[in-house]
Amino acid sequence: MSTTVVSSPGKVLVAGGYLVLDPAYSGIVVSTSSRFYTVIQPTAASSHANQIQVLSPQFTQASWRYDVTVEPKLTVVPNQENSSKNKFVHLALESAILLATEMKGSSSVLSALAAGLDITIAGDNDFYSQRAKLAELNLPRNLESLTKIPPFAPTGGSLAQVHKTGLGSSAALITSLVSALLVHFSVISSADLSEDSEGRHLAHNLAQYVHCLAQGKVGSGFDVAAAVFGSHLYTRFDPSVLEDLMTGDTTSPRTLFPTLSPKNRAWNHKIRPFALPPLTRIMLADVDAGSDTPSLVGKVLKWRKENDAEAHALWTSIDQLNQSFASILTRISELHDRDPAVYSAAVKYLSSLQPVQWMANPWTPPEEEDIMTAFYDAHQTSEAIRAKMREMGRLSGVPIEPSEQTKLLDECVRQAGVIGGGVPGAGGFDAIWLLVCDPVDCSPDQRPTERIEYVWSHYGSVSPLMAVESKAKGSRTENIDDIMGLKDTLRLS
Ligand SMILES: Nc1ncnc2c1ncn2[C@@H]1O[C@H](COP(=O)(O)OP(=O)(O)O)[C@@H](O)[C@H]1O
Ligand SMILES: C[C@@](O)(CCOP(=O)(O)OP(=O)(O)O)CC(=O)O
Repeated sequence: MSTTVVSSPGKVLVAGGYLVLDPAYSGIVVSTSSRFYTVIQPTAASSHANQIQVLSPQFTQASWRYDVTVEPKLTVVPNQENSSKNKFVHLALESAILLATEMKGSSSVLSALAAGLDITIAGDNDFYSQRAKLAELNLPRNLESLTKIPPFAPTGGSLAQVHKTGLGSSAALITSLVSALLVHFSVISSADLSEDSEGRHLAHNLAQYVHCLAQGKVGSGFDVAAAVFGSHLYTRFDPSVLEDLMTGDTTSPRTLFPTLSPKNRAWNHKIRPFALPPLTRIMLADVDAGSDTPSLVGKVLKWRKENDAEAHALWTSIDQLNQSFASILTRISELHDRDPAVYSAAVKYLSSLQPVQWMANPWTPPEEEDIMTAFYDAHQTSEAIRAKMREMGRLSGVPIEPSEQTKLLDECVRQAGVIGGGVPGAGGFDAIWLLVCDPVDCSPDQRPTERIEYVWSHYGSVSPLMAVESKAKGSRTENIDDIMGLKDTLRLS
């Protein structure tokens, strides 16, 4: 049996925060080039038959051993010598192996575990704040400096201490881990992961289940969906699909496949295609210490419940703007496909001017007019969404776009070539996203990305992330030699 490597991307919810918790609305989720990797090695050097060792080499005290019994019933028991617990990893192993025994039979699972398994989990540096590392290396907080930090750099601390950047580490981790196990136990094939197959939907349903169980609640699931399918327009599943598996005694024997089967019609989420337009780039920054998403969500939902009519009107108007934003961006991509050369010239022009100037040129070549108008619409719609999200925050008493973020975002969206931006997901103090024009050549002007790096470097608490949009559609199997630094991470362990 050979080594299995599966990666899954991180996420940014650029529009649809809070709304996406309700299946009546959808959100725009962009998947990131920053990924989580799970490497499964069958000829385990450090474990023995029916034992699984999981290592997270970027952290201290992050090695966990589990003893697996398949018959008479499946148990995955954390070894007593483990120095910490990892509920997310434990539940992922237990559920994926249980599903494998249901689908492939105990003897097939036992033979895959015969020599034990070594599993290594590694997340791209972007998932964890690199601010301290940059300071330690005496490097300015810009994109160039991030390239000087070795891939999968040790964080120097434990998982409990790390500062996350909001890319959805637990969803990407769970998705890559359960998908790798399904591939390794031959429940699905590697090809399944990269096409619209039943195997891919099974990996999705399993990852949603494990993530809900580990978090102790059913969130909207957009983060797991992005990890499986890549960028898309997300409409959530009705949480009742997981009710039976989530309630009751989780230690008593249960059967997963009837619920998690891709044929189970109760999985009613919708994944509609979406991608950012050509020659644009998402830019992400880690801003401050972080916000506690569940407490923000609790307050917003409470306000919504108590102010039904007002909330309904606000949700409806935000949804209309979110849907238009998605349609305008899709239209911009179509304008590119209609004439890439004209589009490229238009993006170069827009990159040299502030958005307020985009429509002011009486000499715009007629063939570029539609493109300019579409970009300007995107800018205005993004600004309108921000205004409505601030209103949601004001009404519910939650810092969705707090004034510190407003000041920073206003300065960013005023720069030449910046289409729009906002505070991702639930909002708060911890991150911002921007969409900027990214022409092939910008000379003699500065590129919009450089202008933004300059603005950010003059703000005390802003540190960029490396991520761009991942165009690879979600989870995929990898060749270990293609991923810079991954093999060295294994050697470290
Ligand atoms: N590199 C990693 N290795 C092992 N487990 C990890 C890793 N990163 C995250 N986790 C698991 O995910 C949990 C974090 O979950 P959560 O706080 O929900 O993160 P997020 O908000 O990024 O999704 C950790 O407690 C740990 O169990
Ligand atoms: C409020 C939400 O709609 C969006 C939250 O998005 P974030 O990206 O802020 O989430 P975390 O990764 O949990 O910090 C809740 C949800 O959809 O589950």
